This record gives sequence, C-alpha cells and structure tokens, in this order.
Amino acid sequence: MAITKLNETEREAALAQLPLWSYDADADAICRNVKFADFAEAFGFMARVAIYAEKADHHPEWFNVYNRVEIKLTTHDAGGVSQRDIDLAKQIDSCR
Ligand SMILES: C[C@H](O)[C@H](O)[C@H]1CNC2=NC(N)=NC(=O)C2=N1
Repeated sequence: MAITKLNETEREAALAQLPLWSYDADADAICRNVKFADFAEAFGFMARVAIYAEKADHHPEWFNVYNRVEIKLTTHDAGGVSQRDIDLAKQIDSCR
C-alpha cells in the first residue's frame, strides 16, 4: 500500500507526542538535534539508530560533527512527513 504524507492536523498531533522534535517546513521533515559527551557517544547512538532504521527500511537524513547529530526524517516515497517518520522518531528517542 502506498505510504501517504500526514495532513497538518495529523502531523501536529503526532508532534505533540514528540516534544524533542520539530517540523521543518522547508524540508517537509521532522528534525531533532542531539548533543553527546563526545564523538564516540554520538557515533554509538548513530549505530543504534541505524539498526532500527534498517529494520524499518526507513532511513534518516543526518549530519554528524564531533558530538552533535542533526537528524531529519521525511518520507521520499510520500513527498513529506508520514507515519513512518513518526514511528522512527519514537524509536530514535528510545536510543537517547
Ligand atoms: C526502496 C526502499 O524501500 C525505499 O527507498 C525506502 C528506504 N528508506 C526510506 N527512507 C526514507 N526516509 N524515506 C523513504 O521514502 C524510504 N524509502
């Protein structure tokens, strides 16, 4: 079944459950910036997230420099934020 993007009401309701995340209208994505003690901590987090992402077949767009990780989630197949992004964000929050 084709994955469809959430409408604004659905997206805002989902984000209300994800206080660490915010909506980036330009990217049509949900975003979270995480800061760690050092690079090893940051990379360990990315390794844990990568396992979830692979299991979900849904992958973050992310940037890492030293102890910072910037994460964007959007669904390319839907052209915006879908339930898959919300679900992966919840799993990412369980990683840190
Ligand atoms: C072919 C493969 O299933 C698709 O490319 C999957 C993989 N991971 C994905 N990740 C994200 N963020 N969006 C997608 O639409 C997506 N599609």
